[in-house]
Amino acid sequence: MKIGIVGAGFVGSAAAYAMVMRGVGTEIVLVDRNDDLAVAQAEDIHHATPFAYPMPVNAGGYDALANSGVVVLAAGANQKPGETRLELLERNAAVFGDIIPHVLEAAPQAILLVATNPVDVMTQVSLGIARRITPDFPAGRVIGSGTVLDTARFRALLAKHLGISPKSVHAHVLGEHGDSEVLHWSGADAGAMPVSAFADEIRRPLTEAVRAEIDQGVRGAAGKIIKGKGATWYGIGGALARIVQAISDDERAVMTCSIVNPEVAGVENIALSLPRIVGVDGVIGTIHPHMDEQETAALALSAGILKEAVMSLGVG
Ligand SMILES: NC(=O)C1=CN([C@@H]2O[C@H](COP(=O)(O)OP(=O)(O)OC[C@H]3O[C@@H](n4cnc5c(N)ncnc54)[C@H](O)[C@@H]3O)[C@@H](O)[C@H]2O)C=CC1
Ligand SMILES: CC(=O)C(=O)O
Repeated sequence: MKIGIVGAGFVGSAAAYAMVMRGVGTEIVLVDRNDDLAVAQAEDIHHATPFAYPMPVNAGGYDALANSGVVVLAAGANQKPGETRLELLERNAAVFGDIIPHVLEAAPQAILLVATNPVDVMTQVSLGIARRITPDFPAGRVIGSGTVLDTARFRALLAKHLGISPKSVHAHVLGEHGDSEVLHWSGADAGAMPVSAFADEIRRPLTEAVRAEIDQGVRGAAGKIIKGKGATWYGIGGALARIVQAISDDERAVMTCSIVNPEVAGVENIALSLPRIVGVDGVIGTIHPHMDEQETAALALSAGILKEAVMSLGVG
């Protein structure tokens, strides 16, 4: 599958690099309003292909996206230290108003995979723009990376505490990719056991203090990394490559992507993350996991915060 990436900055280039390293897709095209940057990134990443998976990696204009199966949208402003994701909304909505018509003109059949923040609202903005062009554009073909990255952070920190592989931990972060996200502790498991029972069994209990530290480690990750190095890119690069792999291989993998939901936690028409089944047609199913009372309330709060952001922009 040919993969297009619009936005060849930290996130777009890290995604392309991760795809080359994992052998995801058969060809990558980078597009950026800064042509020189796109050309330089494509050339640099192409030079890594002999060490990984040989595939063409090129830069081009929007017409070079023709026949892409997925187009990753990673263009726009990123957060400065201390800034929230939601503060980027107006600037990045304007950027997408410019980009998406060009993308869909070149690649009308492509699945749009949104990374730009605030990713949930940008997913909703993207679907709105796509539907102005094609009124029945399916919601499941405009996918936000959502909390796939936060879920990875949650698993990595739980695994570190437990001293096991993160691949043996199943745990999800739901809701907003942002400050109101919900760590779904009650549904987390390790080695086919509830994670707290597993932790007790190996004598590494998940005390209140440990849980609070992991919560802060997940929720505060972006702020901490941005303070240290100005932006985040490896985690999201890996997440985007993994989502594209699930699409191109029609895996039907369960991932916490964001799409516009008709209704979540009493809030109508809102994009946020729930566990989704992801395959070649995009998101083909949504799971509504059992949550405890506190998690249920937190998800409703998260949906309400996102609804407010969407209404402020006049797209909801
Ligand atoms: N969803 C997630 O989990 C994550 C999302 N992000 C978000 O990804 C986005 C990109 O971040 P970075 O790569 O760090 O920023 P960056 O500044 O390194 O790259 C953005 C690129 O977009 C390009 N661009 C801007 N306007 C454009 C337009 N109209 N047409 C074509 N290209 C345009 C710029 O030239 C630049 O190269 C930000 O919104 C950031 O917050 C970052 C990390 C994680
Ligand atoms: C920047 C961002 O959204 C993240 O690293 O989670």
